[in-house]
Amino acid sequence: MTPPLTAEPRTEAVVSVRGVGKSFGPNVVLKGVDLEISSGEVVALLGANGAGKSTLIKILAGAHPDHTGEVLIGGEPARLSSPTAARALGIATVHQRVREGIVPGLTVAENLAFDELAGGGASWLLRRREVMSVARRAVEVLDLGWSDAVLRRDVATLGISDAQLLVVARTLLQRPRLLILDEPTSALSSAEADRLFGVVRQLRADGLAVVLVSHRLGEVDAIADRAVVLRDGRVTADVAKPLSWPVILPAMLGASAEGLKATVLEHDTPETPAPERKAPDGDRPAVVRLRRVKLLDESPPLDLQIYNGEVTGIVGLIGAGKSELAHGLFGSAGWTAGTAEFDGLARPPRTPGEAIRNGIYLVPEDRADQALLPGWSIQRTLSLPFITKVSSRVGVLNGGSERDRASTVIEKLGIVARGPRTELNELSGGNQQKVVVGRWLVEQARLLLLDEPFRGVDLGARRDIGDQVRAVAGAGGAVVVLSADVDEVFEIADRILVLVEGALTLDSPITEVSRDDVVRAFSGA
Ligand SMILES: Nc1ncnc2c1ncn2[C@@H]1O[C@H](COP(=O)(O)OP(=O)(O)OP(=O)(O)O)[C@@H](O)[C@H]1O
Repeated sequence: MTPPLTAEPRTEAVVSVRGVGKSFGPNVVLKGVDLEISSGEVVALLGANGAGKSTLIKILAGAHPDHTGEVLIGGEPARLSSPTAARALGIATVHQRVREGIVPGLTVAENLAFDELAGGGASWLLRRREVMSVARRAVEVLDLGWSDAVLRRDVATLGISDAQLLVVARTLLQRPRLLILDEPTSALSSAEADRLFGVVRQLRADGLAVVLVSHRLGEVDAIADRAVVLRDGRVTADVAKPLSWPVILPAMLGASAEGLKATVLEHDTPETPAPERKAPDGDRPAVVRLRRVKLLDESPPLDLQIYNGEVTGIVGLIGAGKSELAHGLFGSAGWTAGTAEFDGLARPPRTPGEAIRNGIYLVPEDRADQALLPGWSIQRTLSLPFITKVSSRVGVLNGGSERDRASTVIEKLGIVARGPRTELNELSGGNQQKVVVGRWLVEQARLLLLDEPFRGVDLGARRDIGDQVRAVAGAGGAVVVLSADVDEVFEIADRILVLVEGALTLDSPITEVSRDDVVRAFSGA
């Protein structure tokens, strides 16, 4: 084993991780990790899906006290025996699944003051003035600009990005020494991400140590002082700024790094032209025609067509109506007005079951709530389209073919798992996402709807999913990719549509627009 590439030794380590290991049963996930994090530096923790990043940060957050090796905080051995113990030692973590950090039924102010005041019992909720004063302090920490009227609103009225900022602000009130941000921008627009990173830079200047877990290499480049790469449970590179991608990528991905450098370089040159796509053919049959559909209560009616044999990329931020569009087409939600015609169907699907039986598949944005079934294995999850199709007949699933299908998807999408029967909740987040996307790639779709399919997946998986999605279109199916990330859409789509507050502000072949056009379409110019 060659030693990792190492940056200059640091001084003032806030946290030192020494020879840390962790297994889940026979599965050895971390194999002697060493890491030093100093005050006033932002360390990016990089690695492919399943490399062990979440496991390492969970150890630091006190969630896996049964690890081996040791963690020193401020030079002293630390017992990270529980999340409370970790917080008391100054380690604060903002987890990826933001909604889990929000207490439903409380106001925005009560959520902001929660960690500070909710020590025992519920009586703190009666101390309204104190709650408001803590909440205002939290608002100031992040310069959120929320008025008292916003603070008094039910927390459920916040969109996902504001909820994210709320959790970060609340965490910072605890004045941590080390702040761990686990994919903090996955639900944020680029302006919101910039705002968050502005705050991180300020915190760094104040001496905070930050660990950032991210698959977005552009943002890592912009903010990280150092990148530590994990691969298969080991540190394979530890490099200081300026970050060298030719060193980092192979350390992350091994041999499969070849061919991905171009993708990464695009982050440095946002004006790189879109890859070559076929010219749209004017006579293509539309598989779906929407007429005067209102996606949101307040939005104007829109007309749009989705064509066979192409990937339609729909860019929209949260609140743009893209999930409403996807659920409407899938029969899992209705629109307030308008009609939809589906080629070859007497009527649009009225339920997801009807959609699936007709070859219309949806990978929803919120995979944890809507797409994963607790206790199900990879194999079971991948047979879901098949189960739905045969449920009206007497059908017995053949375990052998189920296993074969699962093995094919595992191989095609590079899913890191012990085998087809591994339960989904044993997989890393990105690998779960690959299964959820993969199950709708098992059978050729008439219409495949993918809402944020690349969120949380690594570069290799992004390429593999992209290849599979293009294969569905290549075989004559229609694919719709909905995303808040313009670069993702440029990478995969033949046609790009921009949605702003339920209105279509751009509809063009990808070869005829630049990123600037897309940005202008966002601003309504
Ligand atoms: N509770 C668990 N039981 C069994 N195995 C687990 C469990 N949690 C994680 N693992 C395994 O540990 C390995 C590392 O997972 P981890 O979540 O740390 O990866 P990651 O680098 O964070 O990936 P991602 O980028 O997909 O989030 C994976 O192979 C995963 O299957």
